[in-house]
Amino acid sequence: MTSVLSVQNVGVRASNGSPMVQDVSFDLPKGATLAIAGPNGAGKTTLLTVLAGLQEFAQGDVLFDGKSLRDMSMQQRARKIAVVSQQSAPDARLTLRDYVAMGQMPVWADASAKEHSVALQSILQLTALSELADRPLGQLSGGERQRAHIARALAQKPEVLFLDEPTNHLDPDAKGRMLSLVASLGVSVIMVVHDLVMIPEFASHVALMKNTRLTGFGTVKDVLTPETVRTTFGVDYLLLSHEGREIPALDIRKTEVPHT
Ligand SMILES: Nc1ncnc2c1ncn2[C@@H]1O[C@H](COP(=O)(O)OP(=O)(O)OP(=O)(O)O)[C@@H](O)[C@H]1O
Repeated sequence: MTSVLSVQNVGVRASNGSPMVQDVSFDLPKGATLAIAGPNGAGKTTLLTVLAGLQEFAQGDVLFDGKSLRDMSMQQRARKIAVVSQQSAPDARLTLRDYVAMGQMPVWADASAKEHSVALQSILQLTALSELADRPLGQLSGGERQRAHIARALAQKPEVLFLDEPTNHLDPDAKGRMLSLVASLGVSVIMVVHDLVMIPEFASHVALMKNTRLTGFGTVKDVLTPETVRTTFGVDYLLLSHEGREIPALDIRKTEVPHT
């Protein structure tokens, strides 16, 4: 099995010394779609940010195709890694086409203007944005803007695409379409996912986190079970039979209501 990413004993502490992520290790196979899941404060975003090279880490190492993130220049990182974060807030006056084309800058020298233009068209098509290409970003809906961020990241031709909650603020139908798009991209994907029931349909692998530590890593089938969901999240995870398929559901009722 070839791994695209090897995470070795990664640990991060806040400036006050408190742990944000502790002793995380796993190998991610090439082409996998990894969902990082866990309760609030588990360390998901910190781990994603560290793996994407956006946050320093004191302990351990992160290797892309055997090369340490610490030894990679910004240019080398940009050729391997693309990130779509909650903080992406580009100039609202940019047209969608220009915004997506900016993603091509790290690979600009690799191809002719014609090749870039063809690649741009195909990315806009894949993300169902061709018809909106001339609109300023400020005139797009939240879901369309989310797709624009992904299109821009794809224009970078990354080997690994990092997404922080790609379905945040999307309605159920748009969520399903966004995750189908992500699963069909043909690159390795690492994403933070809050909505557990989305994971079996759209991810191949899952990393479960709790209290800043990794509590499970592997294929979704092996790791996301009623037992691990109960231990990690304290809710019941059900697999309901519907028209020959298993549909995941969560029973989130609480017998005790916390006092306000
Ligand atoms: N700047 C900071 N200083 C100190 N501790 C921090 C800081 N940022 C985050 N933490 C702590 O680090 C831990 C991991 O936080 P992180 O944001 O990665 O969790 P998360 O799983 O992404 O949470 P959520 O689901 O709520 O977004 C938490 O305990 C959090 O309180």
